[in-house]
Amino acid sequence: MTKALLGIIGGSGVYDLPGLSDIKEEKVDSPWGEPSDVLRFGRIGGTEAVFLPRHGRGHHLSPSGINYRANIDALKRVGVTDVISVSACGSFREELPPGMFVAVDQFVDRTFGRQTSFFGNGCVAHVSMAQPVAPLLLHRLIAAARAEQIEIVKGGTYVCMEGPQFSSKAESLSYKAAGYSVIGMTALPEAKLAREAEMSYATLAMVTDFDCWHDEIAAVEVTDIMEVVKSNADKAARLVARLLTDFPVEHQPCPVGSDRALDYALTTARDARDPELLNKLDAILARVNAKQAG
Ligand SMILES: CSC[C@H]1O[C@H](OP(=O)(O)O)[C@H](O)[C@@H]1O
Ligand SMILES: Nc1ncnc2[nH]cnc12
Repeated sequence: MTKALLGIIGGSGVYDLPGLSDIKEEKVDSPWGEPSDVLRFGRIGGTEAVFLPRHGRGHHLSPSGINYRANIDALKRVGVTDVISVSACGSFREELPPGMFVAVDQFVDRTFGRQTSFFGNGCVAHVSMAQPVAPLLLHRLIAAARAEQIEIVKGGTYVCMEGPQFSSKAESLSYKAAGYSVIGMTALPEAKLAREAEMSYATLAMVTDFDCWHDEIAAVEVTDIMEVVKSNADKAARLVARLLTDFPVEHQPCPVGSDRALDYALTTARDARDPELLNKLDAILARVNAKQAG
């Protein structure tokens, strides 16, 4: 049996996990550089979890400056099987007002300055991102929200922009016209890297604003976002606590293969692989290496 372990990545305004007890902090070294912070281990409702604030405590890391590879690699190294991130988002829909939660199921990448793969020259891999969100995790998010009587919308598309500036009105209107649901600056690199690391990933998107497309509502300012996150922090904490309390002890196989994404992805011939890169990939390739050895 593979033990399930949930990793929670906190976003803007979410720098700890209320209710976490028996806390132990650990600085995890990664060959990919410095994770955003120490990993905080603890328990909620008897379930063990690991927490990492993606901007670091004190919010000193910008969306483009976060070392997403080090964060995901560090979570992988300590045995995380499933990752939930909490992400503040702008909304493109009247029916998704500030304070609403969305369990997004699709992503669009508009970033241009991020390291979004562990692979490259010397070890090429192409994983599927057709279904970037793990359905079991999505289902658990919805179930946890319902159990806590918290309104949540199932499904939606998160467009990830580079930032740190917010969108222009023309950009905002074009995303709205494209049918996207929400916008943020962080979740997509995590989704791609989690898939390469064979971990299930889902985002709890917390709507904080209407970006800048709305004719009757002023364009978003960061102070609006932080205020909405603060006033919804309790709801987010309850939802995550419920998710953890109800989380299974044993890892359940992912219906879209998040947990075996590398089975058919590795493209470089064994004798053409770069030993230095393979060393850095020790945690990411641990399962496939063990499978091939056994
Ligand atoms: C603080 S305003 C912009 C900031 O908010 C979102 O953060 P996160 O996704 O970490 O919750 C957005 O992505 C930007 O990083
Ligand atoms: N409107 C917005 N654009 C990008 N990231 C955001 N995070 C929260 N609101 C946002």
